Amino acid sequence: MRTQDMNRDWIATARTLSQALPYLQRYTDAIVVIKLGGHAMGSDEAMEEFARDVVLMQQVGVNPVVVHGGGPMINAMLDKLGIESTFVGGKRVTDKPTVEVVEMVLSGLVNKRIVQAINAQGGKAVGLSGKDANLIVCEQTHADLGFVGTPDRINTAVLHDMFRSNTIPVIAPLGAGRKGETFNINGDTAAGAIAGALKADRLLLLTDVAGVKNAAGEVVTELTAAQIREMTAEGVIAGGMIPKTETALDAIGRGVRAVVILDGRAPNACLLELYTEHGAGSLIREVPKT
Ligand SMILES: Nc1ncnc2c1ncn2[C@@H]1O[C@H](COP(=O)(O)OP(=O)(O)O)[C@@H](O)[C@H]1O
Ligand SMILES: CC(=O)N[C@@H](CCC(=O)OP(=O)(O)O)C(=O)O
Repeated sequence: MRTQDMNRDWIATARTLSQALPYLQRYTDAIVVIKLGGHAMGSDEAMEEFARDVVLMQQVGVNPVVVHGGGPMINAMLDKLGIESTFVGGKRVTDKPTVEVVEMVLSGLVNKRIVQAINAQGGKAVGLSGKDANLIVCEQTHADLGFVGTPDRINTAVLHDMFRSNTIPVIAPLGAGRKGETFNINGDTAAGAIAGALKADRLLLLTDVAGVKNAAGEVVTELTAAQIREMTAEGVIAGGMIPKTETALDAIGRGVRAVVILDGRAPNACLLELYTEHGAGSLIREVPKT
């Protein structure tokens, strides 16, 4: 590269940083809940980049909370063990042996991979599941789904303590039942419940598609509740996208300012969304009352 071109690159970098000022100011002290889906967890390099973005967000004043999924990793382990599983409305029908595998994979392998990646970037991440400190107390969602839980109470105090000590919570979506059960929670549902209880400024749902697509396959950049209901009824929103859009509406109803469904595999997805004019994915927010 010629010296002049190199200078141009540095000038562009400085300009980008300078243009980020209003966004940096807007998100100072903001709570941003980031849900990292199993399909968005790629290579070690992609995980390193995700971790660097989370640490950077914290460095510039955000309180990030990471909630993860791990569906594909659970499937791989269930396959190895010869346990079959089925999904109803994007949720895994979970019997006793299955919930044991879910806990082992989510709280163990997946959670620690993310914790280690953040710590390697100079952050202070602590991994916990919804069972730790009764972070997520659940009710059974439906008898037909077995040990699948719907969050009922969130212990936000433990998260605020972590914010005060600059600790980044990394949360596996398992919940404590009132009778000592362990519940499997869909990762999106867990992230939405936490974001709602914290009245987060942003909930970012990172997945493996660019956003919510319409019947023509185009990403809809801004979605209303009515559009979501219609697209779900028509079957355009299906499978794993159902819990995401349900979560988005529920979180908005609980006081989250905005939810974005975006491609977690895209480079610097979170930074692009928070700190640039460009934004990313599909935005769902409360429609101001007229
Ligand atoms: N309307 C839609 N727009 C985009 N993706 C959709 C839509 N309907 C269903 N999907 C599916 O939802 C998937 C995302 O959900 P899921 O596989 O559970 O992701 P994650 O593991 O990231 O939580 C997409 O890969 C896509 O196959
Ligand atoms: C009840 C339920 O379906 N739980 C999910 C939890 C993991 C998850 O949600 O993973 P993704 O975010 O990668 O899809 C499951 O067992 O697969």
